[in-house]
This record gives sequence, C-alpha cells and structure tokens, in this order.
Amino acid sequence: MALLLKEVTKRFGKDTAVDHLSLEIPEKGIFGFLGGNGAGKTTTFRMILGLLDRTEGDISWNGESISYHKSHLIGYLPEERGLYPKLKVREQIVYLSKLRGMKKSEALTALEAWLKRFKVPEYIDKKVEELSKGNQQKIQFISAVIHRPQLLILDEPFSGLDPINVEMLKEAVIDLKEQGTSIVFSSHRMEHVEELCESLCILHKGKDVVKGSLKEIKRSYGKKNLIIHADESLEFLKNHPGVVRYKNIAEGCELQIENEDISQTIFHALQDKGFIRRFELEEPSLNDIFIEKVGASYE
Ligand SMILES: Nc1ncnc2c1ncn2[C@@H]1O[C@H](COP(=O)(O)OP(=O)(O)OP(=O)(O)O)[C@@H](O)[C@H]1O
Repeated sequence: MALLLKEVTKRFGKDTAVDHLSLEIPEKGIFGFLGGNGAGKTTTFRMILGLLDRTEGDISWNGESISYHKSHLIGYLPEERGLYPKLKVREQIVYLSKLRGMKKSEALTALEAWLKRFKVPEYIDKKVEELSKGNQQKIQFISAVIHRPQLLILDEPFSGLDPINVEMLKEAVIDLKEQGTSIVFSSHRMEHVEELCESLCILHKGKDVVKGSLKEIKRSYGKKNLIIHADESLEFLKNHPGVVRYKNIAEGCELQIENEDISQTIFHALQDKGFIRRFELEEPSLNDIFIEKVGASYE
C-alpha cells in the first residue's frame, strides 16, 4: 500500500476535526475523498503533507513517514490557491520547481509543454494577477505536477472551472495516473469521483462513513435504481412493495428499489399496463449513497 493512515485524529481544542481515520490508499490509482463542508478533508490532507501535526495516529508513504518540506515526491494543489499575484508565470513556476530539485532548463521545458497542453502558451510571460481565476488554477495545477510527483494531492481541483477546462484537467489527471502517479483528490461533485476514482472514502464529521472500491461500495449498497419509460401513468408504483423512492421524470419514472428482485415483481405488475418503452436497472449513484449515509446532497 502506498499511503497508509492509521487511526489518525486531529483535535482543535475540544473540537475533533478528524476522528480515528484509517485508510489504505493504493499505489498508482485515483482515490476520491468526499465529504460536506467541514467534514475534515483539508485537515487530513494537511496532516498527510506534514503541514499540520496530528493529535494521534500514524501516516506513512511506502512504509516511511512523510514530510512536505523534505519530500519532492509529493505534489499539492491546496484549496486556498497560493500563487504570488505579482510574479510572472515563468518566474513563479521556475522558482517553485527549483525548490523541488529541478534545474531551470528542465522546469521551463516542462512548463512550456503544460501550457501548450492547456492551450495557454502565451501565459508564460503574464503576471498571475492578470489571469482569470480559472486560468490561475491551471497554473497552480502545473505547479503541483511539474516535478512529476509520485503522490499528488488535489484539494477541490475542479472548483471554479468551466466544463471545457474541467475536461482538460480530468484528462491530465488520468494521464498522470497512467504514468504511475498516486492521486488523492477531494471534491463536492459526485460525478467527478464516479468518473475518475477506483476507490474512495466519504468523510462525515471527521469519520469515514463509507470507504472502499467504488464497484464494491455500489454493489454492497443493495438498493438499485429502476428507470421506466411508459405511455401510461406509473404513479401506482409508489405503493408497490420494495419501492423506496418514486420520482416522476419526463417519459415515465425513476424508482429506487430495495433490491434487484423487486424489479421482477414490478416487471410483472406492468405486464397489462400498455406499452413499456424502457425498463432499465441501474447501480445506485454515489449521490444516492451519500444522501443516505450523510443525509444531505453536495449539490
Ligand atoms: N486551524 C484550525 N483551527 C480550528 N479549527 C479548524 C482549523 N482548521 C480546520 N478546523 C475545523 O476542522 C473541521 C474540518 O475542517 P476542514 O477544512 O478539514 O473541512 P473540509 O472537509 O476540507 O471542508 P470544506 O469542504 O468546507 O473545505 C471544521 O470544523 C473546521 O472548522
């Protein structure tokens, strides 16, 4: 296991921000860290990086303790972006790269390649304060990955980006994973985690309420979603045994059912009900799971 957290706890006075959190974050994959506001995500990241002392517990990376200051193996995109507004992108990235052990020429080559990839090569000689927030974020992302870290921690990497830039950044994250980087990222957006992560943890009030592989989490949840498109009203299904939630949608309804077998009894109940155009059983969404475990939606 690459990154291991054992019973990690952080207290601020009497308040517990992270409560006996244990995680195994596999090597060379993308791990999603979900939780509502104040759940303890950033505090956990800061402890992993050694920027904040933990009250209890152990954190190790490939069996050794890690420290942000001595490690050039880690890349970090903080939630509060921290670029120097008056510096030009070139000066800024070269300075940060040198701190992580890169030569100037090496840093410039990598910077030019990243700017080209993000379709903003002309930003190299712009001051950070001259860039829009979304574009500053691209620069901040470059500063987190330029030295090709083994472990990359991204705190809300997609917030504030337009859909095109979200896609661009997602592709970059996937490429880095394929090149062997271990990536941990936090997000309030379930669909991003569903799309990118093999495994995840949902944090609530500092405790893990769900953790494991995405597939396993969905499978073991038990409940399924059933989408039905029909020409007639399906409202009678609201009272069908095993239907947990009923929602009208444009062409029919979307149901949450207790388990897969209920779909069979519904199928029979529909047989004399006119033309059914769609009958599809789906895995629950992460949002469904989150709502049940935490009691509120992110969105
Ligand atoms: N330096 C600090 N002093 C006191 N309390 C703190 C400090 N840093 C964080 N906290 C508290 O710890 C808890 C967890 O905060 P944290 O920033 O880790 O949450 P988060 O999951 O990252 O939230 P968000 O999604 O809103 O960024 C919160 O109750 C917060 O108020």
